[in-house]
Amino acid sequence: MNILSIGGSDPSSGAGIQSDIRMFSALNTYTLTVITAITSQNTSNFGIVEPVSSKMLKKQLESLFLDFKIDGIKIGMVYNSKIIKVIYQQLNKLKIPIVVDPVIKSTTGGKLLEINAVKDFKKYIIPLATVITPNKDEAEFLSKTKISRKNTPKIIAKKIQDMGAKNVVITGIEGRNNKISDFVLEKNTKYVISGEKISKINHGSGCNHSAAIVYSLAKKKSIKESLYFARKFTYDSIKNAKKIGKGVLITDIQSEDKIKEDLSNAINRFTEIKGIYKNIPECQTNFVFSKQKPKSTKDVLGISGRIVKAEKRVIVAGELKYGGSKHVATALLSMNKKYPQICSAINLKYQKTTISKIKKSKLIVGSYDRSLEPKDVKIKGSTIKWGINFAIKNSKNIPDVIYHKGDFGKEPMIIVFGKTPENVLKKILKITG
Ligand SMILES: Cc1ncc(COP(=O)(O)OP(=O)(O)O)c(N)n1
Ligand SMILES: Cc1ncsc1CCOP(=O)(O)O
Repeated sequence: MNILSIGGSDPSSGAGIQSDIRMFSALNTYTLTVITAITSQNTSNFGIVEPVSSKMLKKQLESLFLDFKIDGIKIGMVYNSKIIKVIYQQLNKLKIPIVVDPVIKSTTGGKLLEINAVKDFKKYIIPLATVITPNKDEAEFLSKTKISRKNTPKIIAKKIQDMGAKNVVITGIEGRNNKISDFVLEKNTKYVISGEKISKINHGSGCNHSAAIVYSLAKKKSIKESLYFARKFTYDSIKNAKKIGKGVLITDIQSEDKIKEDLSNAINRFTEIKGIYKNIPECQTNFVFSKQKPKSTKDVLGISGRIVKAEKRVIVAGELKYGGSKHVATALLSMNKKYPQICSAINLKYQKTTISKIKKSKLIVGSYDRSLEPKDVKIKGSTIKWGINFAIKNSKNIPDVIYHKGDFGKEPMIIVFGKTPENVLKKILKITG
């Protein structure tokens, strides 16, 4: 699938064209790009803007239309009237989904649309939109109306729809109980998509939202499905935002390939730890990493076989697969349910020496006694879930390690938990060798 992103260049790659390339790549989609303006900005400040000439813009668009099948278009920063008019001339006959992100100002205060271009933006760009995605401030600016009891989101969305956009979603309407909502006005229906607010100031979430919508529409999903998908995608990108520069966080997506890459790197490094074979139990070892908000072991990547001991060497027997681990993945799911930031785990051989190293290294350690396991739990076969929950309940802080000393015919075991495989590996290095 090929998606065209038309917008401004952000050298910090937090927003604009560069951010779209990152997001579409995470979604395994090829990104075609047309740059409308070059900006100088970073995570703290917005500098200057240099728009491209009409000729350059037209040539970029023509070169792509001559060569590629385009499945969807996203329009971001358009900056001035000349740019707006070229985009309109080139796009107005197209029959593919177009998502317009009406960016007016950046979080860092930069002007992304000249004030004397607003009229042409309304006249030429808004009517191109299959979906337009103003945030609350942008919606108020475009409709020249403040949202209030009288001027409801529906009234404001209708004003924008009357400018020619087929569907309008106003994002970021704050509600009670830490909820934040998107108000949607389709042709014949309206609805609200509500969710939990994440209090993180970030760079790029608006761009991610519109990118996710066009991706989903290009896959022929409905408007509603696409807006729900985009909401979750944006939420995840904010949750996963990283402090890369000195200023605000930059949103990011944990792509499935990235999960695989991180786990695979950590497994390789684990097998190279000197003397690590001494920490492999009889039942062998698994190392797992889950997607955000895993629902079942199918959302947890693990080794379909195990990490096995071969004399003094440690070998990976099997491949990385979602659903590849049962026991360690089940332990992780229980931990993740209580502490959603914990997404990785490994099981190691129980040894008194390891436990004393864990205690000395100041890692937080929890434990459970399998002989106290209620009969019904044993019958249902949910020992791990019960054990991990028991240990969590009895620990004031997030346990780094949970162990049990075994039971009749059951091998004792240590499980090390962390946010990422890298984080787990750091803990392993403190307690082994
Ligand atoms: C070149 C460029 N395009 C768009 C934006 C705005 O990005 P957005 O994600 O909507 O918001 P902020 O990241 O600025 O909060 C931009 N800054 N630069
Ligand atoms: C911790 C543990 N308990 C029994 S087998 C085993 C090792 C890993 O099992 P899985 O591959 O199912 O995660």
